[in-house]
Amino acid sequence: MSASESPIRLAIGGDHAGFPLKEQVIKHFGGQVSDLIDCGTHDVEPCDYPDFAVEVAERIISGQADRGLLICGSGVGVSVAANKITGIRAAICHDTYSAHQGVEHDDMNVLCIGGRIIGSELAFEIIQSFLAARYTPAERHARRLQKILALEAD
Ligand SMILES: O=C(CO)[C@H](O)[C@H](O)[C@H](O)COP(=O)(O)O
Repeated sequence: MSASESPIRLAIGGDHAGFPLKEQVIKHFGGQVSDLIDCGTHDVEPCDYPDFAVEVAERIISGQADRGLLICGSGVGVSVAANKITGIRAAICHDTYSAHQGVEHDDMNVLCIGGRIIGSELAFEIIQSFLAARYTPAERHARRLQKILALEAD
């Protein structure tokens, strides 16, 4: 099994606006990730996206999950919230290039998607790109990542 095929443990979460897409994603990828942790929400009742950003982030920081997927209406709210947590590098990606390049170059560990922005088929392709990608520890990437980590330490 190559590195790009090694299984990822994925924590997934989002608010009411992300719930419909989250359910489709779980159905589509449920059998493809070694461990899929659903951090909620579990229905379309209005709720607050920071709560789920924290839930997903905590799974990664604690080592229960390798990566996270957060879905809200636009992807903005969950990415802003998740990036407040030390050790989380989250970004909205609505294209497949950003989804794999963000991992390869920036060691992005949380993918954020707007459930009101893109359809399920594109979302599946973006998530697949994210899951298949691995950080490439080239000197320039490591140097830049160290600068990001230094920002967290300030
Ligand atoms: O999409 C978002 C903006 O980044 C938020 O995360 C929420 O999903 C959105 O604000 C929810 O909107 P609603 O009017 O409360 O349904």
